[in-house]
Amino acid sequence: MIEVKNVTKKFGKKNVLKGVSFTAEKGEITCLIGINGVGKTTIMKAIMALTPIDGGDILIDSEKIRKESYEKITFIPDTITMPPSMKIKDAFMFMADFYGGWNQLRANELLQFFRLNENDRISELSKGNTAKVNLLLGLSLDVDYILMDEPFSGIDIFSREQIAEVFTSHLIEDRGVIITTHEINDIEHLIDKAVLIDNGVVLREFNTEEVREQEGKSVIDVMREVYKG
Ligand SMILES: Nc1ncnc2c1ncn2[C@@H]1O[C@H](COP(=O)(O)OP(=O)(O)OP(=O)(O)O)[C@@H](O)[C@H]1O
Repeated sequence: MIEVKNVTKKFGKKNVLKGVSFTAEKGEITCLIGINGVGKTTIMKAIMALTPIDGGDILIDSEKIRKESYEKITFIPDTITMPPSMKIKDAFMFMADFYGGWNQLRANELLQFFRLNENDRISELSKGNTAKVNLLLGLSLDVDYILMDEPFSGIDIFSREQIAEVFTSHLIEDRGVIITTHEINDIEHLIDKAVLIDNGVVLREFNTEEVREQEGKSVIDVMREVYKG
């Protein structure tokens, strides 16, 4: 489990995180929801210790993040980090060299799933296919937790559907996934837990199935209540 406890973060004078707390379980998809600029990426980077926090604690399987933790958690940013001149297959070699947990079998399976060609050059891919390669590179690491920043942002409906399909497939296995989004619409059915964020705090954290069963409400219904009062 990932535990984010009362985390605070300032950039200059701006309080970006004002005591954020939530948990994300293994085997579940947790979605951080909030409009642009509320601090979703900052939370992801704080979990990865890519940005220092001012207060609070972040635990991964009950431990503070340390060097060894990077073998069990990975962060997929919203833009691809591979050099654009690389072909997809070069990116695979790069990942295999760099990460002990690289799983080439899963990479091949994802390549087929997304109907991508390993000889294609990253700079020549469409936006949707670039997003798929980015996701593929992260999902092909044998880690317990995967953090993904806006995996559905700015891509066409068919690519979004295909990416959504991966989330419900065996390729995710029993890993814990945290994704961020500012548009919940077509991913609502995928997520197990929603964490609604605004103005540096968590307004509500809930299990989507429970709320559906017990209150008959969708994530969007709850968002309307919480954000519009
Ligand atoms: N390195 C930085 N230096 C200064 N301010 C920053 C830095 N990183 C983020 N911020 C500010 O912190 C706030 C939260 O940014 P963050 O990227 O976490 O939001 P977000 O919810 O992920 O937004 P988006 O959906 O646009 O990605 C913004 O006001 C942003 O300008």
